[in-house]
Amino acid sequence: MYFTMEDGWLQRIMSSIATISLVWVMLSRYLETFNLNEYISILTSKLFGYFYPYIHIKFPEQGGDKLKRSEAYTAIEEYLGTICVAKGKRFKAEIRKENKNWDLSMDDKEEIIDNFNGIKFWWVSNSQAKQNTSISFYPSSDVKRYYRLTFHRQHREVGYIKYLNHVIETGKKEAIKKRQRKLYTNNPEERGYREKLWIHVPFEHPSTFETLAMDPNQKREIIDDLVMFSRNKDYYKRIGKAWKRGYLLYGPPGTGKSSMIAAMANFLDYSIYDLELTAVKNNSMLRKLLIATEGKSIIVIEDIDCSLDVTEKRKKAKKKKSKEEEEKDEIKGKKKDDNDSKVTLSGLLNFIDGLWSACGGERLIIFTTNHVKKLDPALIRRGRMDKHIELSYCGFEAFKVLAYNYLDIKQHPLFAEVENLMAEVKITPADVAENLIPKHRLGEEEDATICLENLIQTLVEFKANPILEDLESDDDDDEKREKETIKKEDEDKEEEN
Ligand SMILES: Nc1ncnc2c1ncn2[C@@H]1O[C@H](COP(=O)(O)OP(=O)(O)OP(=O)(O)O)[C@@H](O)[C@H]1O
Repeated sequence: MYFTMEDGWLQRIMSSIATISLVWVMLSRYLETFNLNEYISILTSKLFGYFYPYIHIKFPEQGGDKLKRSEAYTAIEEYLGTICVAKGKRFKAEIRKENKNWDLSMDDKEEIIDNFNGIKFWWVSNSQAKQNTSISFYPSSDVKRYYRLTFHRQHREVGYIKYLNHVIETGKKEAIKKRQRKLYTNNPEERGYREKLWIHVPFEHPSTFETLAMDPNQKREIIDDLVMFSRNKDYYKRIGKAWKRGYLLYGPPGTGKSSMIAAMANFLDYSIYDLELTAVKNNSMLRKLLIATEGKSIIVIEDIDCSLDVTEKRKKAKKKKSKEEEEKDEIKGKKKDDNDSKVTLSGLLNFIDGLWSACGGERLIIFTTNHVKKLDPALIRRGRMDKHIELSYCGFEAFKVLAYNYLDIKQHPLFAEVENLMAEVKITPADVAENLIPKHRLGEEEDATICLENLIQTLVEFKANPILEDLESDDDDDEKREKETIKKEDEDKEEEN
């Protein structure tokens, strides 16, 4: 084997390229580690001054208010997602659960060139390590992501106005198209950024107004109310009211309060924020949680009477921890009231209709309770809870909806007997539904007959032995219990003295 002169040159060129690449890789790593890229870019642009012909715009992921992801960043992400398939080379891919489509977006450190009205726009997605000395469990909080847009300064006008508007509008439209509704709950860890204030799963509850068993007129009224709310953004603005509406759902357990919330979310295409109030440390955290919610959503506080000291009677006589309980806590090493939520009634009232409640817009706030009479009237007065909806025991009309849902029947010879019994017996839709689930697969007719016979038997039992207490007697029992507690506390105090 022998080398010609051309081979020698070729070898030298190849080895020079290899050396330059190696040095470049090492240098870029070094620059990245010490975050020198930024400084170099600033220096360069200063150095070139007037001669530098390009304009850069940076869009950080985290917005100025620190609690929300920047809307511009989200819209740009969506926009670039739409063009990256045609123009990019490296993507991030995720599968969307609801419609099982691939969701592609631009990978980190990728560059895309977009053409708009014959003008070139360069997009780069990048990230920068945060100078964070605290140890964080969440890796995402250590990285600040951003997009950088570059275009020639001769296209300043098109770039600033037309192109950016085009990007934001297209991105927002895309986001709405792809929007996957979520079921959020507040994160007990409660750290600083939105993703950590709320954790979520895809919202997939199947309840709809069609499957909801209740009086048809009441159902129609609720649907009309929701439609009025969702279509009347301008009206709310005109009358100077924040675009939100409060609903109080009350009734015995198993009458469909949670099912109703899911049906509302499905009807309006909203996400749900299920707020666990007992896990919220104080009013300020409650406000942060509110700010971090997005529009087109329902904020739910279930069993409001159990979540907070907002009942009228408990306000008058707040039950103190007994000595025994405090001693037990000390043995367990718990500080006094360590885990207690410090959210107050006034904090909650502010949450519903204070100044902060207006941010975001298009939101329903729903409270549910089994004991409406116990709630502080201030909490549920009209204007705060605009609509009070009672979900009650199952009537015959509601039963027909359940029979259709569960057994696929609209008529049956046993319906007459069910109707007569239902007029006399209090039974929840949950109890009716339980009887209507076929226990064996026999065939439609046999199933229906067996299920209806079971239901009739249950109704007869309920009639002979009504096990459901109504809400008033429930209230009375609670009142009695409360009086006894106060009396016992007084006696204890006297003894101590
Ligand atoms: N009105 C209803 N229409 C259809 N199904 C219902 C209805 N009420 C109850 N159910 C059935 O009973 C189950 C329990 O209902 P749900 O959880 O909605 O009641 P709830 O009033 O929220 O109860 P709780 O007060 O105990 O939270 C549901 O999964 C649903 O199958």
